[in-house]
Amino acid sequence: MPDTQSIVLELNQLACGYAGQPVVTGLDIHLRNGDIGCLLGPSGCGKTTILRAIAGFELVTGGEIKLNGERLSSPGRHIPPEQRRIGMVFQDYALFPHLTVHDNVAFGINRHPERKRIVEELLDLVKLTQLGKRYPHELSGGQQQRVALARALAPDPELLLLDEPFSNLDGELRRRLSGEVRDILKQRGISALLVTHDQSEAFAVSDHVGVLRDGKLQQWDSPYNLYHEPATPFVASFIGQGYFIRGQLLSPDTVQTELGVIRGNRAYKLQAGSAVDVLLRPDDIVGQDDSPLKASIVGKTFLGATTMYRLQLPTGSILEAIFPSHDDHPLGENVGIRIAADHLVVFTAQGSVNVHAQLPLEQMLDAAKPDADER
Ligand SMILES: Nc1ncnc2c1ncn2[C@@H]1O[C@H](COP(=O)(O)OP(=O)(O)OP(=O)(O)O)[C@@H](O)[C@H]1O
Repeated sequence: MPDTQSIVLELNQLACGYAGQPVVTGLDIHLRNGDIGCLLGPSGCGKTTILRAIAGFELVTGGEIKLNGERLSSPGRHIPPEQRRIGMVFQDYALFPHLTVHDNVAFGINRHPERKRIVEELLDLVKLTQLGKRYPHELSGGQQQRVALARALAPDPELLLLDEPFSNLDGELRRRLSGEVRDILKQRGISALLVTHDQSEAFAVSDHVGVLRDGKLQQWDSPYNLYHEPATPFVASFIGQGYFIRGQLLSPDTVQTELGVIRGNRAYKLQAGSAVDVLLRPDDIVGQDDSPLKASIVGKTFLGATTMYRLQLPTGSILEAIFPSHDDHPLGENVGIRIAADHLVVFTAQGSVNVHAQLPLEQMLDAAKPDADER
């Protein structure tokens, strides 16, 4: 059980939808005070619907939403959005075009006696002190989003919701601003829930990430655990890169595969002899010149500091491996490899149970039906 003292946001068995059609069901999420959470998932899985229900723009059909212990939503109970002490930042900034930067930030605290000080402090926080007199159309996209953040923080909300806040910005700016926003929220100890479909953004900004599929939560965990210890094949495939190879469980922590025997650091409850799919991430495969295990390079993508190699094993199975880019190999070369997987991740084999069959990720996803993909 979570320590309820430090929980700011609680979603308990939350269900909501539109016109009698459920979109989200049985959702349980607990966000700790000062933490940044993130909802991540494919388009249409219900991320924005959840955020809108928390903000009070949608009614809930089951379960409850609590903020600092107070029930905001449940069937038959609905605290209006303006009474929720929740701030929102939207993808399209949603600034008032006829108000200056200063007045946009001051909008929600017009009657506050310390309004001037608060606005100045927030403009300083988002590094826009010099631009208070400008109008939104005189700002870049990144600057507009900083104003939107300052405006959302002005009324001192108990929770900040951010809906795809960086998706109108490109590459480097997006990366930089998302890092800055994390620093600002952490500096002020603000609890926040972010929605994105960009995994690297989710990882860069959040303490906990919830992976959703078809309105159901697959896993709520740290970025590290989602990557290294995915709870379902869907999470394994949705988060990061990797391939599954077929294996056979020899003992609770050991699997026989075409790459040899791989031993993990935790025991699985599956029966010895079970056919399993073993997840191998690109960073689980290490180059080792004198290794008897050889793979042929069939693809290569230069990434700067590293190079991603696509490797084919003698059986035809494909793996990906990341090597430092100065460790350069031409296409067609046979390289020695070894497995360096700290966390052995296995799932009950999907589809055919031939021990050497390899499933492409897409097929894993098809086979991994939402209710049938628990380990
Ligand atoms: N106002 C609405 N009326 C009816 N159905 C809606 C409404 N808004 C969203 N939906 C449906 O609810 C489902 C979830 O939509 P939602 O916008 O929450 O998904 P999302 O995960 O945020 O997607 P995206 O990443 O594309 O923004 C979708 O099937 C969508 O078509």
